[in-house]
Amino acid sequence: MPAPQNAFKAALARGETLFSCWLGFAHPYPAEVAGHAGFDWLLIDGEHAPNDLPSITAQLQVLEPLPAHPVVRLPMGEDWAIKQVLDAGAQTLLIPLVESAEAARALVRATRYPPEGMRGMGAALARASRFGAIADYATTANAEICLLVQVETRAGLAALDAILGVAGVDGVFIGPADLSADMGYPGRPDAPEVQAAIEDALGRIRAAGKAPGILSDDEAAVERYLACGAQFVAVGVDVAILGAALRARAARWTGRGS
Ligand SMILES: O=C(O)C(=O)C[C@H](O)[C@@H](O)CO
Repeated sequence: MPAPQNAFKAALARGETLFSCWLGFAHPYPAEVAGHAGFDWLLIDGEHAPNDLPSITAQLQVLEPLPAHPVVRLPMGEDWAIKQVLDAGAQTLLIPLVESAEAARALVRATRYPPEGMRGMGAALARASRFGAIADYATTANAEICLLVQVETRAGLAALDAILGVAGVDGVFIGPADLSADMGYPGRPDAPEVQAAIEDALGRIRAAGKAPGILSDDEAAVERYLACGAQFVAVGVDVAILGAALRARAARWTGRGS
């Protein structure tokens, strides 16, 4: 039996557009709620949410039977951390702060078993192989890995064409928050110079035959990004959605005095 088919990777390769919510609660219960909401994929954020390997694994477990494909974002592209989340069953990874083709190639190697890469052989005791029940896991896993890299600095944009030439990179996510900060506009991803850079990058990624990705809760911005070819598109962050809904409800009813 082969490794499970990565439907998210296949859909991106067919040119489909897939929508998502960012998961920042670091807990399986809200992940399960989001999993039933109708998104195509969900981002388990290990960079800015307080996740560790057990909490990421628990979220992968609750999302397993649901249609939303889990994408795990690690804090950095460390080989040992990549190995652990792949063994936990993640098949699609988003790795922050990639600024060169060399860094992208190292990530491809870290996500693949030899001879294509250098992922450690331990799947027999891992969830990824259903604890050994997927007999052909080691020989079929590489083909189902989806590697998404994050370009979010001026240095990353300068290296974008070289990064796009790296075989094994399936998509490039442009990080609007970090890119705007690096360009001198912290908290201003809407700055015209930043928007121009994002839209140019999305178009170049698509033209190179890779999947472009982005995150925005601004509907007009999302429409522009889609027009530039964005394919894996996060349209909200669960923590922000809950926070805004709670603040609105509190503002509606509190402060009446006693
Ligand atoms: O630079 C960005 O934008 C990102 O990397 C996404 C952020 O981490 C953040 O907006 C998620 O809340």
